[in-house]
Amino acid sequence: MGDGERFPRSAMQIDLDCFFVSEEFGFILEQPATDLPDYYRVWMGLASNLTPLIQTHQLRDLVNEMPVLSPHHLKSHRELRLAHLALGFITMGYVWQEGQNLPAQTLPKSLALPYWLVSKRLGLPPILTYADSVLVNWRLKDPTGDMEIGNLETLFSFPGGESCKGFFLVSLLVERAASSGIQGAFSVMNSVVTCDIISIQKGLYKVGQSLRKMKEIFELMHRYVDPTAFHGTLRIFFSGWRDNPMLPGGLLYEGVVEEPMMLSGGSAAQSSSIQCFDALLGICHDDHAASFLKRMREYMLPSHRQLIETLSGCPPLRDFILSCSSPSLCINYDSCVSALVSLRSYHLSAVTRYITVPGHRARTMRCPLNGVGSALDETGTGGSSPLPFLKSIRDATQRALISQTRLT
Ligand code: HEM
Repeated sequence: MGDGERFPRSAMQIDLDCFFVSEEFGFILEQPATDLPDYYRVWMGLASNLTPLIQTHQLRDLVNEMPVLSPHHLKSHRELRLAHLALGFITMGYVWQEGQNLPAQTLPKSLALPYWLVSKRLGLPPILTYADSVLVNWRLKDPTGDMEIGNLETLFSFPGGESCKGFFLVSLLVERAASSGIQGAFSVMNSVVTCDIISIQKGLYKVGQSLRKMKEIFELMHRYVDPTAFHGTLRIFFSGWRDNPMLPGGLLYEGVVEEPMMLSGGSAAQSSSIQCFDALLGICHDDHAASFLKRMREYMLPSHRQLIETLSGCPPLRDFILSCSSPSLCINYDSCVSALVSLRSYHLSAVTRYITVPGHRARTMRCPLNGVGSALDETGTGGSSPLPFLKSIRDATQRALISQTRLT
């Protein structure tokens, strides 16, 4: 049977625009809105002043006094995204204002109800996600200038000063570096359908280049984010209310549902980019990792989630390459897998630097007035030690290498 018969040409060609993914910006929202209609000035006022309001312990009182606003004046997708971002920041600040010992157990109706309604319109959960804090939380200082770190500003920020901004902005630039790889992934998948080997090679080259660029940009984290500020101050504000010993019973959204909700905190595990590359390359994770990563898709925009699912449903690239007996195609494929392994290995070193080492230091030098406390010392947003888990994900990536398969 020829390749053309095994991978039918009639399969649908994929178009990035259908998934609200831009060629230049990937999953990042281009030109995010920076302000909402005047009716919502109370939300924008709180979200823009979060750090002083948390530090002076005023945020909860102000939220409790807030009127219950209707989200009906939010018209465009950009306005909805900005509202979700602002309400997400206010929610995290509200819950964690007093640190780990006194998390809020209930979100008042003035915040919970509009947040729930905005979330439903977007298809996102009512908690701060990566799709908010990274993909929408930016503006150019000089709109005519380039998208580089010196010309970027976050819209909202948590305590943690420059390290907080650095964390969001470096993540944004890593995501930007993924955009050409996403284009490449789509061109590969479309070319598999037509068995166009040259275009597959070109697409894979783009994917590999993009993964290497992502790692290079990730290295900026060391320059812009201080591990002590990240671990001791910033991280608690990403914590969710699922599998979290600080909020074991979840969070009650007053005026929305009777039962508390269990939702995971924000994490780049919610980035659609890496999951697209996994889907393209046919990386097989173990059951635990696969179900975690699948669950993280619930924290992505529906169109982005659908894009990953579409890629996963395409004719398997790895099988196609194995069936082609083209050494250069195998090299192109392996080069992408190696770049993804290298990115994941680098990520592991970042987790050691930003979570494991400061967590260990905090445990040995425990000061009751310092930091967010023991519950977060060495855990990921899912509440367990992330290193063995992340290693298993990296090792599964490595096992996809065709050269390695042939040696074993
Ligand atoms: C200081 C920087 C970072 C730290 C401390 C960190 C920490 C973590 C932790 C603890 C997890 C485990 C899951 C969880 O707890 O939510 C995780 C997962 C993940 N992170 Fe990060 N992260 C950082 C930056 C990034 C960046 C910039 C990216 C973008 C490429 C990224 C991509 C991922 C992905 C894709 C996962 C899911 C596992 C995988 O697919 O490999 N992280 N991260």
